[in-house]
Amino acid sequence: MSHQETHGFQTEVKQLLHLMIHSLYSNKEIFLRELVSNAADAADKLRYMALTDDALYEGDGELRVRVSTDKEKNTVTIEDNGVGMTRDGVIEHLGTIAKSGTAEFFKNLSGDESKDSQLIGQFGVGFYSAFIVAEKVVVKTRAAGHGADEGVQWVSEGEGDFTVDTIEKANRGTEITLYLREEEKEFADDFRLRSIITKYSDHISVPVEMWQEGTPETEGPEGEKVEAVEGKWQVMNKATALWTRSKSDISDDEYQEFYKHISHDYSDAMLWSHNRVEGNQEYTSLLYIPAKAPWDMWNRDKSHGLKLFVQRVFIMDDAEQFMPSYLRFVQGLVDSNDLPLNVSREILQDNKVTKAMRTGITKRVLGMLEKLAKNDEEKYQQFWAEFGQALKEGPAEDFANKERVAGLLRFASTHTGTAAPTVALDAYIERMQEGQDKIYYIVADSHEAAANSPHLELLRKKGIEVLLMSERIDEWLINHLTEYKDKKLHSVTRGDLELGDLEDKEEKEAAEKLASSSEALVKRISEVLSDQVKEVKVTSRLTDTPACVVVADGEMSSQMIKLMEAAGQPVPDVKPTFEVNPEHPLIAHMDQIQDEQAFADWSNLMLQQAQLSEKGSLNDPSAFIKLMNQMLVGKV
Ligand SMILES: Nc1ncnc2c1ncn2[C@@H]1O[C@H](COP(=O)(O)OP(=O)(O)OP(=O)(O)O)[C@@H](O)[C@H]1O
Repeated sequence: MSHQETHGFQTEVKQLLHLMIHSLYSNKEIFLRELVSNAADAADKLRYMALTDDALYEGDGELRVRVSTDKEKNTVTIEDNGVGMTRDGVIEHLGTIAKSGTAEFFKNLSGDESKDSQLIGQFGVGFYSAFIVAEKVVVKTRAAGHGADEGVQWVSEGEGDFTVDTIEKANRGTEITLYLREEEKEFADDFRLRSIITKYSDHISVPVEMWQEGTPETEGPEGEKVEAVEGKWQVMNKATALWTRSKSDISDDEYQEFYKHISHDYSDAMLWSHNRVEGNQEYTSLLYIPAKAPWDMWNRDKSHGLKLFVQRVFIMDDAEQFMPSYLRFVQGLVDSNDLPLNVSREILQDNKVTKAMRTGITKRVLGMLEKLAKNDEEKYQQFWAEFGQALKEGPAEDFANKERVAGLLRFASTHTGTAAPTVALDAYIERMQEGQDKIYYIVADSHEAAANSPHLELLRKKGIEVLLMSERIDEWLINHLTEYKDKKLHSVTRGDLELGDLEDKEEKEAAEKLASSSEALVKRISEVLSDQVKEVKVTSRLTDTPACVVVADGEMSSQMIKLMEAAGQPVPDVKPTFEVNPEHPLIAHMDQIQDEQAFADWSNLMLQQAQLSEKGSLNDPSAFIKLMNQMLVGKV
């Protein structure tokens, strides 16, 4: 019984269709990759479901994808005998975009077609790419396990809406017919189509077939009879799972094509690693590092993970158990010989085999990155720009590999004089001065605030390198990375600088002398500021600035407090240690002031200045300005 309905596309689908047609014109043929990929996925899904219900094959277990053209009608058809779709499935999958964060993604598009086409490429256009070349698309499908009278026909001209209808469909699976636009006729050309299909389907593990026209019986040159050849479906691809082939037989192009097939990325991968593990564990992994971060990498709800196969049978997408979250940008697959075919996400959760594979795969990825960092610094910088932030979650998440992950981190530093994060901890250690046993760093709100912080003055003067950190995640990272290769990481805004052997005897003596000659001054300031500061001290780190604030060891840093405040969490009331530089003219001037009120004003001014430069803000900025103005007026 026919039952036709018209549905409107979800707003985002309309936007996607519009953008695609206007921005993907230089890369039209990708629609074939998308549709053949979907058809192959449908075959994989059916094979998986049939593991527990053989009847789903309906006597036809030879899964394949068929591509054909009709030059007269100007059509291309992609047909599979995979899992198919129900009516509800059709409305959902071919009328909406299910990815979370889609609406935000569309909001961020700029309207500049060349830029947006890049983004749209990363987003993945999937089925809708059919409309790059087609003015009308007809989908006929029937889900495995449903009757022939439960077929569904979907028709759309790619504008605002589509129709769905119930039809008779004898064969299970999906048939997609593209009515090509006049100017896209080339895709109905058999020869052209064959060359594209060869390119896009070689790595696909189900056979992709094209119709080979037969020839009628003819007469040869000598008048002999040449037998008629019947038309037949001809397999266009190797149709073996790419990862089961030997590495030496697989070209870079094939690896790249396979990457696009599994990741739905439009650009080439940056690098990959293909390995077979034998022994206690038996599995093959094929892991790719993309060249660009996916648009939704920071979306917490996004599913990520590897494709899981068991003995070459596709089991599931996004098996996140094989990869720690800080490596979530890795794409690829694992094919295990040890897991059972009926493995579920729950079984994977707490499974010895999974854990061992995860350990192996994590090491493999770290190894890949170490090799890249060593052999191709420029490429590693590109990697770092895309995925460095994710890697910074590593030391907190992966205790066992903390040191290896730390070795892969890159920071800006006073050594390079630029904001570019190019300095590795190993490079820092190599440059450490004689007698230096700590890695010094500062975390601030911006690179400029870090680079210009007064806390660096003495270290700069002594030529001691300081790592400059200013990303949101840095404070969190540094909380978990307190040591690297037996060297402590030491904040220049915390406690003492602990210069150790970096300070010579004369310097120490001079510092002690200054501290004792300033005792009275320190005591006076302490009395005035006792409510606001934990302690007042003579500084060891300033040369050109009158004063600064530091946090005591074991106290929460101001960066951490800011992070917690931003997350709406309660924060402790931490009083800073106030360090003064008696050699600075302003502090020397203060020492001469007899009037107690004037002295208190000066002390407050110095403290608030120091807090402003440390935190970038003050609890009561107008009080600070008022105080400063009063003092300026007093001076005139
Ligand atoms: N040939 C097909 N057989 C069965 N289902 C299909 C077929 N083609 C598409 N689908 C269904 O439609 C959904 C949407 O397909 P589409 O290509 O738009 O996105 P996707 O493949 O899920 O995502 P992406 O391509 O971005 O990874 C698929 O997930 C699948 O459920």
